[in-house]
Amino acid sequence: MLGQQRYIILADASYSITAYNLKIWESFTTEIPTQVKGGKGPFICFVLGGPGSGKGTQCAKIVKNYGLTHLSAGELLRREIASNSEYGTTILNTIKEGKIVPSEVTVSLIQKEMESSDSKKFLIDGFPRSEENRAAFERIMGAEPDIVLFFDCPEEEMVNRVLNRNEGRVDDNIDTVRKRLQVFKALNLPVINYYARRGKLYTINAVGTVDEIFEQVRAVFAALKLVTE
Ligand SMILES: Nc1ncnc2c1ncn2[C@@H]1O[C@H](COP(=O)(O)OP(=O)(O)O)[C@@H](O)[C@H]1O
Ligand SMILES: Nc1ccn([C@@H]2O[C@H](COP(=O)(O)OP(=O)(O)O)[C@@H](O)[C@H]2O)c(=O)n1
Ligand SMILES: [Mg+2]
Repeated sequence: MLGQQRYIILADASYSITAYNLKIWESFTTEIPTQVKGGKGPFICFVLGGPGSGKGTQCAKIVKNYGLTHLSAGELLRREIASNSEYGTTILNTIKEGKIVPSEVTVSLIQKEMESSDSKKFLIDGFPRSEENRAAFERIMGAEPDIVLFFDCPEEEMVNRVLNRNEGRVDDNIDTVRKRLQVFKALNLPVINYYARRGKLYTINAVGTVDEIFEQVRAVFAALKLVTE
């Protein structure tokens, strides 16, 4: 998967965050596949759902039971902020606004994790959150997901869970979660519908106890003959 590494300079004003003068994202080395992967690449499961729908909680149970490697796009971005990288401040401001970080940044972080892992089975949590995310992943990674899980949760339940999450996150407040729900409806739902049209989407009712919800995940994995570890 390493292929030829090249630097790409992105001058892109199409993202909703140009308010932060994010005109140039540079030096994100990304693999530009000369061809779509010859052989079967790793098994990829995208995990989608609004803020507080239970993605992270269910991913932890999936990892424990099925041994997939969990990559949370949000966690990778928060780690980038904590590392005081030159893009950290901009990513932090974007997250505070509940907006979507430029896709090449997020895909680059996911790509690095996948390429440095021995795993062949990935659970990519909170990604893709927009059409740009989806297209950038396919363009850069030359891969599509095998399946997409969507945790479907009523807005008020999501708001309650986020406000009670107590992880000290800058985006766990009523103002930001309202903005995030707008982003979810405007940008995330179209991606969910895209995968539904391609027959890859499995919708899970995300209301109930953690175990009740996980039983639905088990049923999906059983139907796909994905065996527990
Ligand atoms: N089924 C559930 N019922 C009640 N609370 C839940 C449930 N699943 C997760 N939570 C809690 O809701 C909050 C958000 O869950 P999380 O897994 O972080 O969601 P997401 O990653 O989709 O934002 C966490 O505090 C978590 O403990
Ligand atoms: N693909 C992604 C994932 C997250 N993010 C940013 O990171 C924030 C937190 O994502 P997260 O997945 O950790 O959030 P939760 O759904 O877990 O609450 C999002 O609100 C976005 O601002 C992004 O820009 N692009
Ligand atoms: Mg999460």
